[in-house]
Amino acid sequence: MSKTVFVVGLGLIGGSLAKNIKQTTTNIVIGFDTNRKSLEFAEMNEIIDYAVPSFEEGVYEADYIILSAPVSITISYLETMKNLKPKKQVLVTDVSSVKATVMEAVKEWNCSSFTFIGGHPMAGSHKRGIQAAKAHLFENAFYILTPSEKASNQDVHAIKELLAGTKSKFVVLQPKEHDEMTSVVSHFPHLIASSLVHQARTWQRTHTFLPKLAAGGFRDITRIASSNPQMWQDIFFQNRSSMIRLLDDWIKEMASLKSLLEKGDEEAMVSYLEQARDFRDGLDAKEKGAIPAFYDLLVDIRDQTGALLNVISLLASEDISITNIEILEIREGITGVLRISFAEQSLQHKSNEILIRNGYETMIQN
Ligand SMILES: NC(=O)C1=CN([C@@H]2O[C@H](COP(=O)(O)OP(=O)(O)OC[C@H]3O[C@@H](n4cnc5c(N)ncnc54)[C@H](O)[C@@H]3O)[C@@H](O)[C@H]2O)C=CC1
Ligand SMILES: O=C(O)C(=O)Cc1ccc(O)cc1
Repeated sequence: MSKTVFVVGLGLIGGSLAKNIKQTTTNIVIGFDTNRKSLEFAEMNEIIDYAVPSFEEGVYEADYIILSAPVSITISYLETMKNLKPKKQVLVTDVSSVKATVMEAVKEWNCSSFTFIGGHPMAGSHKRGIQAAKAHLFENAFYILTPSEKASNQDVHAIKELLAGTKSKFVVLQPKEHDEMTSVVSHFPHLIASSLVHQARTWQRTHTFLPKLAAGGFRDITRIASSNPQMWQDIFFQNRSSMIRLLDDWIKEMASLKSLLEKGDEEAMVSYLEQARDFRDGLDAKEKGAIPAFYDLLVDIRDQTGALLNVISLLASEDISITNIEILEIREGITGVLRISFAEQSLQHKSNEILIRNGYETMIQN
């Protein structure tokens, strides 16, 4: 039976989930966003079935609510919900990159109609807004769930079923554990990427040719500094204590590196770099199992004659062998997506470079 899913905040993440749920289930998707243009875009492009005029009205219609506005706004909606009493049972989830402060807000709920299961799809992009939304954004990504005390196994199952079309990998974690781990591998790196860019910006004042020399390494490590500043400041402050602790550790680590350089300790430096290389290389190792590992690349293509052929011939001209190719979504006049699989990661990366160089938008899937 069709249920009503209310998506609050139709940006990159909310829009992607709305698209996915509309494409893969028979549920009715309704939406709300304070940005009128995003709401109109979602309605016009059938990303949602219809827009509701207020948050409260959406809540009263919903069987499921997905809160996908910036984290602090999601928290203020959770606080508003303390005073709302819908007539039916509503399963509520969110997509916030930080979980402890969100779960804290839910503890104050006393309405028995709402049950909360925190959510965090661990994939995204440096882009923002509904225009960048993609139904396949979370395919193969981890999707963390943090059920509240009130949530039963059946509730968790219902959320997984609602989101099954994302083809993500669900993992249940404690909020604190989630925030500590994501601060190390996601939030803190954004701060460091921005600080490296600031360093280059300062040096550029006295070395005007410097930006032209900013090559692959600098671009790789600072790619995430191009992300949405408003969203990241919100995440940093919501996960403030972890960020401060990591900064303290980082400052100590930088001081010890400085001392290695001052002492001229080449052996210790090699060992430091080797340890980092080995750990980093291990992150890319695919699990070996009965199913062979593939390295996938998603390529946006316009639905136009020849696009598929062009992509294949670009790769063939560089002698790159493709293990599999699949069209994920394609409708007339709408961007389609090709999933190209390779047997080796080096081929995946080389193909990515070739296609970007030739003007294609791509996404590496790990
Ligand atoms: N961007 C990413 O890569 C990822 C983001 N997230 C989380 O997803 C959430 C949303 O991020 P994005 O979609 O990237 O941002 P976005 O900026 O693309 O979308 C946020 C949307 O919320 C809307 N909004 C703002 N205030 C609102 C309000 N009071 N009521 C209703 N709507 C409101 C905005 O108009 C916008 O459409 C954040 O909490 C973020 O932590 C999670 C995983 C990945
Ligand atoms: O693409 C990247 O590097 C990201 O950082 C995407 C991302 C952003 C925020 C999240 O909470 C999870 C993933």
